[in-house]
Amino acid sequence: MSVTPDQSKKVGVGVSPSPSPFLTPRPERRRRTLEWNPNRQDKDKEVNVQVLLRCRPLSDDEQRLNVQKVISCNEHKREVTVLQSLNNKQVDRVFTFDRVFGPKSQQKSIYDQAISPIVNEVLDGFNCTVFAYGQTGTGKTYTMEGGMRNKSGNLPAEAGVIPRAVRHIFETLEAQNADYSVKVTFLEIYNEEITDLLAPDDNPRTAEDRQRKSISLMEDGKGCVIVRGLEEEAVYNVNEIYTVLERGSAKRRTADTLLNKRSSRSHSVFSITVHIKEATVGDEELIKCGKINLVDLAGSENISRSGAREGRAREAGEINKSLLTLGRVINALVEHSTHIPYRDSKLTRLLRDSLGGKTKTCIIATISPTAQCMEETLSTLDYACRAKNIKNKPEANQKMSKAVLLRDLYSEIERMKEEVRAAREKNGVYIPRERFVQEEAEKKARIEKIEQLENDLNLTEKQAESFRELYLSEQEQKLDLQSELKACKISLETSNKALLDLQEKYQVAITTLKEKELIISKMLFSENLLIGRAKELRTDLQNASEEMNSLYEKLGKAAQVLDSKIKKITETYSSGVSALKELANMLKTKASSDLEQINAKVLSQTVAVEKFLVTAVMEANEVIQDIQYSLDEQKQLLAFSTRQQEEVLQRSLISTQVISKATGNFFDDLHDRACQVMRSLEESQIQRVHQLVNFEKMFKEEAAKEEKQAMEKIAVILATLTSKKASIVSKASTNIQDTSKQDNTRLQKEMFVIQQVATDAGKELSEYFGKVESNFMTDTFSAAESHAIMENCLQECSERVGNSRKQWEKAQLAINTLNQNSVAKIEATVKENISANHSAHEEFVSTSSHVDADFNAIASDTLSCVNASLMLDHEKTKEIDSMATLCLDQLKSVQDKHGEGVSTIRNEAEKRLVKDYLVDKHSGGTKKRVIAVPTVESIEEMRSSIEVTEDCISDNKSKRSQMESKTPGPRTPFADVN
Ligand SMILES: Nc1ncnc2c1ncn2[C@@H]1O[C@H](COP(=O)(O)OP(=O)(O)OP(=O)(O)O)[C@@H](O)[C@H]1O
Repeated sequence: MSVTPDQSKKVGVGVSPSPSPFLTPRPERRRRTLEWNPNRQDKDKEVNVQVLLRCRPLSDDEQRLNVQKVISCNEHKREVTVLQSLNNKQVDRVFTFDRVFGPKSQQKSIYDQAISPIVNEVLDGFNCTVFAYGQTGTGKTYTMEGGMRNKSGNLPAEAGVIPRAVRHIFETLEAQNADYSVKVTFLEIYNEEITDLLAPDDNPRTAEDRQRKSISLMEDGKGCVIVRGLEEEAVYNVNEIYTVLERGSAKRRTADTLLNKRSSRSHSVFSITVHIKEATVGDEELIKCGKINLVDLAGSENISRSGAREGRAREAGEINKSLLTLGRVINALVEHSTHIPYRDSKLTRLLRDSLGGKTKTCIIATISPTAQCMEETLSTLDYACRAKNIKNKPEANQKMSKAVLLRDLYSEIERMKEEVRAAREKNGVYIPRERFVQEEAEKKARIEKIEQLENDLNLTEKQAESFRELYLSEQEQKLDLQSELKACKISLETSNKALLDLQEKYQVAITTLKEKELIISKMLFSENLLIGRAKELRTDLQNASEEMNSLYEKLGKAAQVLDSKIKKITETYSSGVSALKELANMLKTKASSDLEQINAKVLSQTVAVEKFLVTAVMEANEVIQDIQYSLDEQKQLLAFSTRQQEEVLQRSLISTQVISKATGNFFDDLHDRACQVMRSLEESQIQRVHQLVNFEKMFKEEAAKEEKQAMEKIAVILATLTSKKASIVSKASTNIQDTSKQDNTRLQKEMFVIQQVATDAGKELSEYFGKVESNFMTDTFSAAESHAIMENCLQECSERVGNSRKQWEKAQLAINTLNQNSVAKIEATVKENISANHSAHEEFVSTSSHVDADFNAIASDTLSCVNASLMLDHEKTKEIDSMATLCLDQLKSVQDKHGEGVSTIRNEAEKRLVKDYLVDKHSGGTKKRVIAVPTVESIEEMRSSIEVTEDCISDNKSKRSQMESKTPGPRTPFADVN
């Protein structure tokens, strides 16, 4: 601290005083005495401000009230613990300091441990400062002053830092037997006014007088602060200092508050300056100078808690303000700020050199142990902790040569002598005219300057106020704009997200659409292929069907022909049989006498019939085999058709599988493309984020720039800028919103259309697949069903053919048995009738002429009938042959054989009939004509077997027509598409 008294004041001298010893030396002055400076190596050494912590004991009242203690001091560990509980949880806070003194610590131990070394530094030529800081009522004054002296003149136990330091200094100097001088100053800062507590007290009673006597701080232009008009008192022993101290302390403003009955309402600074003559170097005598400032700060206080009222409230406000400035200075020093706000209060201006300067500094932080003061205690502890980080560069004051000191002192004496002389001559205060004029001019100029400065100050204050208001409103606007910007950003982000989502969906939909189009085109292509294939198959099927139809037609015709042929045969048979019957009847009636011949003829005829039947059965078997062969062929044809259909269906299945595979590939592609789209969207998102960051940065820079301009151009430009900014932001926001809305609407429409298209396509596709599947299933099922029906039909046909064969065989047996029985009966009858014939022979001969005529007539009739019948048969055979040529080869051969068989029978019968007729004629009617004809019963049996065969054939026909109707037409799974 460079608290330097005004040099115009008179001071007592131990060693002759001069202005120089009281000024902090400047670098240029140091250069002159550099070679004498023993502390050169210490110059650049940084030393932290030393911070001690003292916790006072509980007062009597507090003990009586049993107040809770929340502070625990560990002097050994140098730690202070604040015991805190939060939500029933112990959350203690621990602070560490250079030294910690608990409630039981004594004044002496504090001094000996912490302050004594500092005083020694002072005696070594350093400037040092000790100041007490803490909440009101925590023992700052007690620590700094304590009890001064007792009646015996000794130091009492409660003596504080100041009396002990004073005693220490004198004792040390006396012990060294040194030439020295000790000067003290004592000032207080009350409501930002400095008062000299040692100034002669003309009228000390009123505050106004004291106000009048307030002294000001000035800078000497070299970085030192001068307290103009501060009384510097020389003291020669401890008691004098005590007297001075007591006098000054008595003047300090105190008040009764809730927390302290004698609360100091001002900051006090007690300074001791020591000049010591040192050992000589050659002829030169050196003087070293050290100074200690002992500062008792007013207590920081919570106004409501300390009970400060009315005038006291302003007092407390001022105290807190200067302490706040002290805190800001400490913070700025700790944070190495470029600007340290020393000038913001008188306290910090005075302590400038002690905080971050060349002075060694010690802070004693005082706290109360009670729970009710915990808030302030924590604040003090934080404050003190921060102060630990302040770094000073202590420098010993340079020693001065005695000659220089004397020269300065002599010139000062001369000046003072002149003043004394002038005063004597004028019987008043005299100063030389030149100096008076000069001082008056200076005074006038100073007053004018002060007025101007005051005006400037007022103006500046007003401006500052308006700027402050402007700044505040600007800040508010800025906050509003920031919040708007934030909201805008959020909405922009939301819109961007929505937009991105829509874009993503849009892209996905477009890709899906494209892929679907691709699938559809592929499907159309494959469908066309299938349709082509189906057409081919249809043509094949149609051909097959036509072939089958023609086959069926041929078979039908053949069957019809066979049918008609059989009918004709039957008719022929029946007509032949009836003719034969008539003939037999005629022969029976007309040739009863020729029974033996008839019997023989019957036997031979029976054999012939047997032969005929065997032949007929064989022929029937052959016909049946041919039918079986035809059926087998149909079976094969059907199996082939079924296989073809199965192959078609198989190919359809493979095509569907190919389509399914293509669809799978499409979905894979879709996935890949979606990934690509996602990546590109992420990139675009990053770009947007970058753009937003750049926009934000630009906006901030622009805002800062505009803010600066607004500060310079005051409200108008600011208003314009604000409106401009607002309009820009609102415009940008509106534009973004409009664009976003338009995009949203457009995208929503497109999305709707795409969704519809996608849904329709999906539906069509699924329907299409459903149809294909159902067609496939139906076709497969109906093909299998048809196959089964065909097989059943064919099986039934085979069975019926087998039955027919058995019936034919049965018929043959029956005819044989019948023939044998008939032959036996005829033989018996013939034997019986032989005798009767013999007796009737005579009668027969007589009537033979008549009978012969009748016989001839009948025979000719019969012959003509037979001829006609033969002719008919021949025609029919021809007809059958011509029709048989139209039928399949197997039927033709059957017909041929059948025709041949029939004609053979007819020829045989005709030949025999003619032969018998001729024999009979040549024998003169003696030989009886015997015509072997089948019996009525055997013919009926044959007819019935033929009917069974006919039934079987017609049944086969109906089955075939059923099969035709059930056989699936030439269809394709894509018939619907056609
Ligand atoms: N360590 C201590 N031992 C005994 N008493 C103490 C101690 N510290 C303070 N006291 C007593 O507490 C009271 C208040 O102390 P003091 O006036 O020194 O506080 P202060 O911090 O200077 O308060 P203010 O800031 O209001 O001036 C005094 O009565 C003082 O004697």
